[in-house]
Amino acid sequence: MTEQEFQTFLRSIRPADRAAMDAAARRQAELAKPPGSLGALEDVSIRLAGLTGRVKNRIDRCRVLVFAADNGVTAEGVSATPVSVTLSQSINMTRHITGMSALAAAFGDSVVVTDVGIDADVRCPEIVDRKIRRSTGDIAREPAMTREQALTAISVGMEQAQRAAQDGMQAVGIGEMGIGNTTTSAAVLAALTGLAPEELTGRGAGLTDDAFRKKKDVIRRALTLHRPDPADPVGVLAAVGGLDLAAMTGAFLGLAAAHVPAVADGLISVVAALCAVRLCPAARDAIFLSHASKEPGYRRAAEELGLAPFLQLGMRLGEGSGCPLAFQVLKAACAVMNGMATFAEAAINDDYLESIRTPDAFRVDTP
Ligand SMILES: Cc1cc2ncn([C@H]3O[C@H](COP(=O)(O)O)[C@@H](O)[C@H]3O)c2cc1C
Ligand SMILES: O=C(O)c1cccnc1
Repeated sequence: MTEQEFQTFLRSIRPADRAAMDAAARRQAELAKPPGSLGALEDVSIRLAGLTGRVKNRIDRCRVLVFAADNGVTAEGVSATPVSVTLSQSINMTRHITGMSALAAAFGDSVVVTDVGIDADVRCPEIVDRKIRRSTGDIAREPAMTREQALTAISVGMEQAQRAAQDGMQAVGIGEMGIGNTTTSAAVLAALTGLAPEELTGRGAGLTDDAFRKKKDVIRRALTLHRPDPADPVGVLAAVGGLDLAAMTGAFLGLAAAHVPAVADGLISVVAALCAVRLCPAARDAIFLSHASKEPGYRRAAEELGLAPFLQLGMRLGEGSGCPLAFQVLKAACAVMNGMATFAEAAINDDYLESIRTPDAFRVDTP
């Protein structure tokens, strides 16, 4: 994909349908419940309407897209996990035995694992082979990849998003597998926001105090070496990101273009979502945050997106593990919108209806 083709694609992404959102909000106000009492489920149903252009929606078919790649920065000792775990877990995902894929299987969601840069000869026919290179460069010493490779990875994500839409998926989660990718994610987040790496960096899949200090130092060195331009997310991904992050960014954009709800998982996924929104602000309308990862950068990335995660479960696994859970929340929002009676249908007393139309008479105080 050329730079120009990418720009044309970005311009084709349309924001949410405001008229459909207004109609959905009116319908929510008519449903037989105290106003606002279904909280985030109401907001979600309105956002889904904006995305599809329909007040009533269904979320029956869901998929998790996983992008797997290794990261050269692991040479700096920033991860306690051996690099080979990227390959083993990618294969395990296709067998439904990892955290994410066991959840996906339990809820009947499909999983598609795509290799964009695993540092191994992958001999697993269930893994989609789109390898761009084996691992990336060590960002503390060299760029992760060329700009062209970043664009290619983005186009792989777009392709998988488009395929999911063609397969009739009504919600798609974006996950990853890549040892060392909490380092690259924190580096990309620091580059995009200007926040200090110390504020954004966590222990990932687990680290000793010494290695944790080293991880923060490595991110600082990478940012000093490359000085990525925050106004150029593709350049940021190429300099200090990863092939997984770039492909995930493309997937968020592709789903926004196809008007399919795109569900972010933990730190890595939410940083990719932020890259997508920096490239195309309209993409935000398609993004839903599944859960609040314990990684410290997560909260800052969610704040930058101006979106709140559905769930607080203390999770910090990655893989896309929050997505099957979030699909249930999307389904719940649809069930409310599609199944609840209106006040008129429920024959609710007229005096009550009058009281909820008088704002002061019906205020709920939050502590
Ligand atoms: C057994 C195992 C399974 C995983 N599944 C996801 N991750 C998570 O950990 C990695 C990022 O953490 P770090 O940056 O510290 O390497 C990613 O692959 C992420 O998906 C795992 C990590 C491990 C050890
Ligand atoms: O939040 C995540 O996605 C995460 C956290 C730790 C390790 N791997 C992933």
